[in-house]
Amino acid sequence: MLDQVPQAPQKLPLVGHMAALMAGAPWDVTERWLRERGPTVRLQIPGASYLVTSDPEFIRHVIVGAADNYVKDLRAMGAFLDILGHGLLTSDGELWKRQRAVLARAFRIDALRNVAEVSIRAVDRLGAVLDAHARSGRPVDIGAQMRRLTLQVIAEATLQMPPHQSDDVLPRLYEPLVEEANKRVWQPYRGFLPTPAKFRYDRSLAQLDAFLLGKIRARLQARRADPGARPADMLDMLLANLDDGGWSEESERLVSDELKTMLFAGHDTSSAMLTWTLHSLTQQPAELERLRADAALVFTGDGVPDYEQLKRLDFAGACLKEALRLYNIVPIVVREAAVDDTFGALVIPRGTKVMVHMQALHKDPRHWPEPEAFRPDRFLGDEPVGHRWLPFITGPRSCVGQHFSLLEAKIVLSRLALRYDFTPVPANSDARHRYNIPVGPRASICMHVRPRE
Ligand code: HEM
Repeated sequence: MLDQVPQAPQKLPLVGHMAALMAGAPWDVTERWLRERGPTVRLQIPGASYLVTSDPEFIRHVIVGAADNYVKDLRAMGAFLDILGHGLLTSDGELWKRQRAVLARAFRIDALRNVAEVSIRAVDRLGAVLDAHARSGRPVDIGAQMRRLTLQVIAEATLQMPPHQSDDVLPRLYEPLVEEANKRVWQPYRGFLPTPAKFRYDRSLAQLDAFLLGKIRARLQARRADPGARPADMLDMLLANLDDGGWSEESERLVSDELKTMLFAGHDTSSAMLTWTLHSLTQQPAELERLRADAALVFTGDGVPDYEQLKRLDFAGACLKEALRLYNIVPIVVREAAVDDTFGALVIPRGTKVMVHMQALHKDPRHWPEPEAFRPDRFLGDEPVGHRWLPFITGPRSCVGQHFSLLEAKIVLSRLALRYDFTPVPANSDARHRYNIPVGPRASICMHVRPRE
């Protein structure tokens, strides 16, 4: 049935395409196959058949038009299920639908006003760290600082967690969990072998769960004591949904899963986007100057610009969008046909996995001339980019945090550009991480910083 689709090269007996896929970053290997063989190819690995596609029409079919015929491939996220449980990213069906409605409300524009203030405070705190580096002459590890900042922002926006607590608790308990889960994606046996790494992982997860449960219960009590209080963060919004009697141990666990999902989905993604954007801008001083000029019109004094003013940070937005196109922080998403489906003459049997290849779409010269060049102007014209630019995908399972993320990053980038000059160290490189999604730099991106006059 899938025979009409060209087969990817390098297939071997027994293991199919597995060995070839493991020889490099799987999203780079498959991008090459798509370039060689056409917009859709098929491949096999033991136990699964995949269609891999960068065809905008087919992509729309899978994630928008016929989205009901597809489910997420949760096996691909298996290593993260322990941490994220039934959170939005890793659930399906009715539960996902209910939770999506609650969280979509939490990410509406009015909630984002709070994100702007939280982001401004966070970038100003980062200023103290950068000033110290400027005084000592030591270069700054931009990726590490962006991770810390975006963790502070998401922790404050979801949980009103003060920055010192976010700096202390989350890198200690949360980041090692994500690091181990990333390893388990490729070495699933790590989850079963009784090694020190497994014990450390189990202990950190139990401590993080206990910490979050403490936060949830304390907030629940506060809400009961003052039932009329306005929701202050996402935790309040999740709890408000349960105020009319829906409370149980299961709902408590679900709230905790959602908080962990927000922390997971909401910080390494944004920090990788910020790191790649700053990396690109330091190589294109003229574009950095344009960004400064735009930012200076919005950040005119010490006050916090209102949401309408912040929306005018168009050039910063274009730089971030171009970095998302060029560096593909989330290069692919995978869906599985839940029923037999058809797309034109193509019959897609139930169980077929479809790898939606945003990276190949973003690097296709037919859609993006000179795709390797960093050109923010691509996002400033009148021509809509919707069908060829999908870093947050689109459709019912699109990224719920996309506006949050772009708003936060526009503020951070603009304020940093206004306050500092950046000189990249010669060792910085475009090399991307080979196995982890979100895809950040393979080695640290470091820069010397100097306060501007
Ligand atoms: C540069 C930043 C980001 C990028 C590129 C990005 C990309 C994506 C993509 C591609 C998906 C779809 C995943 C799939 O279906 O397999 C997704 C889903 C999601 N993202 Fe983001 N994301 C970013 C930032 C954020 C932030 C800041 C948050 C939270 C504050 C967030 C929360 C989520 C959640 C909860 C989902 C699951 C939505 C659902 O399935 O209904 N993301 N994101």
